[in-house]
Amino acid sequence: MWRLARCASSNLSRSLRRRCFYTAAIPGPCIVHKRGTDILHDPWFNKDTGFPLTERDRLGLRGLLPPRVISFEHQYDRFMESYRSLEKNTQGQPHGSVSLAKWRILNRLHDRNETLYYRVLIDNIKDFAPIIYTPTVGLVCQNYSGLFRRPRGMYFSAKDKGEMMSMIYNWPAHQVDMIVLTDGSRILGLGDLGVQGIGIPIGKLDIYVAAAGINPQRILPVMLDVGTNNQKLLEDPLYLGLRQPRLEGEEYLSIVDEFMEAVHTRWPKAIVQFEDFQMKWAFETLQRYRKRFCMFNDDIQGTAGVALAGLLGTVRAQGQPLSDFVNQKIVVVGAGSAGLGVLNMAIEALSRMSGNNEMAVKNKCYLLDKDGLITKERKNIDPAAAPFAKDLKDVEGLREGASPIEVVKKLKPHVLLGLSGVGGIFNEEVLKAMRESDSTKPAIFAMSNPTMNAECTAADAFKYAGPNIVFGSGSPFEDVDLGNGKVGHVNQANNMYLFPGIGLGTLLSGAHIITDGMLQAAAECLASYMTDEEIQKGILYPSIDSIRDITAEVGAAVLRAAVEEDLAEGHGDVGPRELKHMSKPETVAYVSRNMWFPVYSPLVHEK
Ligand SMILES: NC(=O)C1=CN([C@@H]2O[C@H](COP(=O)(O)OP(=O)(O)OC[C@H]3O[C@@H](n4cnc5c(N)ncnc54)[C@H](O)[C@@H]3O)[C@@H](O)[C@H]2O)C=CC1
Ligand SMILES: CC(=O)C(=O)O
Ligand SMILES: [Mg+2]
Repeated sequence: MWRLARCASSNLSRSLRRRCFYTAAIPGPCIVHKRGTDILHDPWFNKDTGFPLTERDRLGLRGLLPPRVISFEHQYDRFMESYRSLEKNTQGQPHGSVSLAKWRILNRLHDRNETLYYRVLIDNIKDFAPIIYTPTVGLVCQNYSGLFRRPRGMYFSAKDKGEMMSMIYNWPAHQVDMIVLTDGSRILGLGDLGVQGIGIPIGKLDIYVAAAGINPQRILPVMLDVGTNNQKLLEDPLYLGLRQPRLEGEEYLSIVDEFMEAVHTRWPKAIVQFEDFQMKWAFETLQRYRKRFCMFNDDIQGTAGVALAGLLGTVRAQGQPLSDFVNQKIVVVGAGSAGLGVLNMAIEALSRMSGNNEMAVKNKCYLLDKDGLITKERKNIDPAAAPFAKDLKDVEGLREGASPIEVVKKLKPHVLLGLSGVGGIFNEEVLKAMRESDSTKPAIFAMSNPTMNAECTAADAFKYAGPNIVFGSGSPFEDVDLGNGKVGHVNQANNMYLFPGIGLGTLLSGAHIITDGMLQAAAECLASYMTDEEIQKGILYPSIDSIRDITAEVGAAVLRAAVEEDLAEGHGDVGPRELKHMSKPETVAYVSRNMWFPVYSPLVHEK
């Protein structure tokens, strides 16, 4: 049975805990094996003008910096001032070029001084997430070859076959905890961007640092460049990746195999998040590695948990008991890795609630892809979508391949959820048809990214489907003014609410695999996080501002699930027995305590 107990700590303590994150203890010293300009050029250690005079002496920096020492707070203010003046000076300019200018100024800081970068990112996550993550990261990937100045992360290409085991030792960090890996084959809703997709692992790992406090010295963004089928890129003289069609079949898998072996030989406990792989490889690699390595697929598994939390929140917003979830008619548009991941998890939850009658609950879920409603009449049906194909006799009045408008008009669904990557597919007609939904508070989730690929905008959803809807989108939109002092709340239904906690909880548990139970615990935690009062207002997820709070809760839930499944081997000095004896609140506190927070540590030189 689905549990919806409140998370270990109540809302009351949220602000209290937030304060704890920001009053980090005095940092211990940090050993550095460099001196002089080498330190100034290393963003992990660089403090710019912030090096105290004694440290300048110790590290051979005297004379290499202007004499005045500027405090961290002052440096922070100076950066924020320059960011705000950029905002002011670019007012009225095209949105894309302003976003890229903002990304550039943040990226320059990232390349120069990581401590300051992550501090401004954490403190201003709501403003900066749309720049370093969706939607701007999409634009960055599209323009990556032209924007490229310095490499970040590692690049393994098809030309490196046989070399990866030694290449992995080129990475300068002794320990890596979290890897985000892509092959660039389905970047957001933008398709195959080849090597340019590296922007996604970089953005996701920035969210890991900001939301989960993973130490940035222990993260590794990785691009597996196996070619691209994007003709425009292949013909682009600036393109930085392999100029060859994508490897397929065994050739492709042998590259991924070699990479996974190399990573786990050097860092056996590193967690690998697979991100933005085209569907066939997303499912295949998940099945291939999930029992052998500590890995998960964010698009399939992270997205599913966030969507499920949103679906359960919708039931609560309707004033119904959770058991009413089994009565919801759910239409999912998009039968790819994300859409299928969502349906699989939703059906699992539904069948648990209704006593395992999987067939009955499946009957209430409808799936559409680019060819419309998927039915048993479909020729060459994708095996992953086949279990959701409808018998035509069960969808009277509908045909194989029925369009979204036909389906919505006929079924009057409670939930319309888009993971198609097709911008505007929930058009005026479809949204107006949702007014006839069997629910008084229907839900519309336009989850595709980036913004231009969203199935509809928030404004259109409230305008055409009416003010009573619950709305979620993958990329952020402003809340909608509904007049008379009413606000249409926009939820960012994005896997960023879960993947940081899945990674951190798994890391601290020391589990060597990530199970369905751990993922389910993450989803349950998110689903139970909001109060009834918030849910009544249509607020399904916490504000991005408090992303560290929700990540601590999700991380703790994942860790406890690992303990319950006897998978927790411990992390650092904390062994499995200690983890087992932690209460729920103690686990949350333990997870919070283990979040890295950016402050300048005294640097000590060692040869
Ligand atoms: N909000 C979030 O947290 C997440 C959002 N996404 C977004 O979901 C989208 C899809 O991702 P994946 O499932 O991995 O991609 P995918 O390429 O595996 O699947 C796309 C699916 O959409 C279908 N489709 C294409 N055109 C369509 C049309 N005109 N009508 C109906 N269906 C159509 C395709 O047939 C396919 O089934 C992307 O835009 C991605 O950014 C993905 C993961 C997480
Ligand atoms: C959010 C995400 O993972 C995606 O759009 O692919
Ligand atoms: Mg993704």
